[in-house]
Amino acid sequence: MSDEPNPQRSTTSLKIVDLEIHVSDRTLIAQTNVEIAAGKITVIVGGSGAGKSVLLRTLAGLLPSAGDTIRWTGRIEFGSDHHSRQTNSFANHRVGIVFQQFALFDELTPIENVQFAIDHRTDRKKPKLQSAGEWLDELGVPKWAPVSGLSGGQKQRLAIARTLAADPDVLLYDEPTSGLDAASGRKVAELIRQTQTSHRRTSIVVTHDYDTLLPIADEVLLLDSIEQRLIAVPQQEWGKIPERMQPVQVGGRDRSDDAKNTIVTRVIETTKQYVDSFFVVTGSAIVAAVRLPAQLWPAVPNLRWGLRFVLHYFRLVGGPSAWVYVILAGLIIGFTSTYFTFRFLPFRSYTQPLLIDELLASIGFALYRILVPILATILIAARCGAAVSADVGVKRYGGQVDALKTLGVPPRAYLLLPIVIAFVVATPMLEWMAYRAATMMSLFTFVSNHPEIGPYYWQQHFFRNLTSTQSRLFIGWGWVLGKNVLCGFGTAAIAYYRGMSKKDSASEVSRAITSTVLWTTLYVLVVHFIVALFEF
Ligand SMILES: Nc1ncnc2c1ncn2[C@@H]1O[C@H](COP(=O)(O)OP(=O)(O)OP(=O)(O)O)[C@@H](O)[C@H]1O
Repeated sequence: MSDEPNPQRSTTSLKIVDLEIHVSDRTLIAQTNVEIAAGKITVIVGGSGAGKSVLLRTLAGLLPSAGDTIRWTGRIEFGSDHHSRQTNSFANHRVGIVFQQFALFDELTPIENVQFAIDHRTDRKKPKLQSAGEWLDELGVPKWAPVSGLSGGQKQRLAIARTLAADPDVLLYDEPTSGLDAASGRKVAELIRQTQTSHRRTSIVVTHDYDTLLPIADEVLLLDSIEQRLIAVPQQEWGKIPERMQPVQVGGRDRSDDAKNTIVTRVIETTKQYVDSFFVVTGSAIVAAVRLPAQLWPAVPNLRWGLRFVLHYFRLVGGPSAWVYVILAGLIIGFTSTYFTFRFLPFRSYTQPLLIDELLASIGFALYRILVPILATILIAARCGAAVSADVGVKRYGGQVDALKTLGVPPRAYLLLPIVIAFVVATPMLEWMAYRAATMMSLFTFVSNHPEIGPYYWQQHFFRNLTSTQSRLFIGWGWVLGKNVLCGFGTAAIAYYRGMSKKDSASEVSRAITSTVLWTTLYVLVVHFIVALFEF
């Protein structure tokens, strides 16, 4: 790739108009008006806690203006030589982010990560830019190695390649040197400068590491936590920046807080938080199930990638480890239902010969219509719900969900829809496996205990209440399928929405998994209870 600036590259500038950002009761930015120059590197510096990450997420269009804790007002306008000014045109995903934690798709190879970005470019009419392989060659990233095996530097270069491949006009770098030693930090700064020279974008670097990143800056903005504003710093004053970067006293309580903070107050506060969180979780689980049908039809941007995600979730929900799980459950219930029904029969030696055929027919019916569906769907809800909630929760916490959004993909298209499809297909499939295992075990148990009667007798009576001459399908198959689909649908919704809820720490991921198990199993029990009222 040549070092010549690309002449047709973006000259998009960014104008921040009347921007105010509040976090809870605190003002991070008050009434700021700033223009960010087109085609240059602008470094935004600020002390710890000043609000750099929140600002970056606002500029990227990742924060709703009226969020639960973060609220912002004002406008972000994009201007260019070719387009008239547009307000908040995030939908065109003209802003790409190189995330601090890279937010790469771990289940894809490096070349697929870049191809994903290329396949979701909005402006498909543009002359073909570099291929995924060319991007990786240029940035020196192995094409096929597993992402988890890449070094930190390779991951960062891959993140830059993926972001550039999406062809954004504005490129945001989130703390690109954080956690690096001085030498590695300088290499990253050099890489940003080279990328800028070769692919001339409007680059915005958000950092507290002014030492490393000021040398590559064309412009500097200071996020001043005392004035609560973004202030342009002229080059002759860059040397004074360290003095002006005040760390923020986060959560600065006034003194009366300490007085109030007795044990009793803390107990009340904690209890209140638990109760609040219980209602929030309950509410969101119910809302999730109710609003699912309306949410389910996002336009899938690319069918091939859509199928890829369906396969990923199908493996997670209905893969071989789930088979083992449900087959074992089927074997256990097949054995217990058959063995103990005969074992504890009152006056067994008299009653058994009279009742044996009726009992077999009842066991067959109960296993098919009630026992196996309940057991299998509860196990699927717990195991697969937890697996999916963990997968989505990690994507949310690791920033992949934000990466999807900045690449122009609604998460519902590649997460929610594939998850629902996976559950709706896999639940009946797994339940059927459990049922087959249960019937085989029932046959084996019966024949072992009644060798004189034999398998033909079992066969004749076990299915008696389930078969009719009119149909080759079992009687009541519609009810069984309906229960499976309802359970799969709701489990998918709860697992997705619990996974997608706000995640600021790894422990929130694990809490989401636990609450998914609780709510999905409860949901499944309620479904079986309600359906049983109509079914029988
Ligand atoms: N999701 C959130 N919920 C509640 N408060 C938040 C949230 N995100 C950020 N904050 C608060 O907003 C303030 C600014 O946070 P931010 O992460 O933007 O700071 P920063 O300048 O990037 O700091 P650092 O350089 O230390 O990462 C902090 O006080 C933080 O606690």
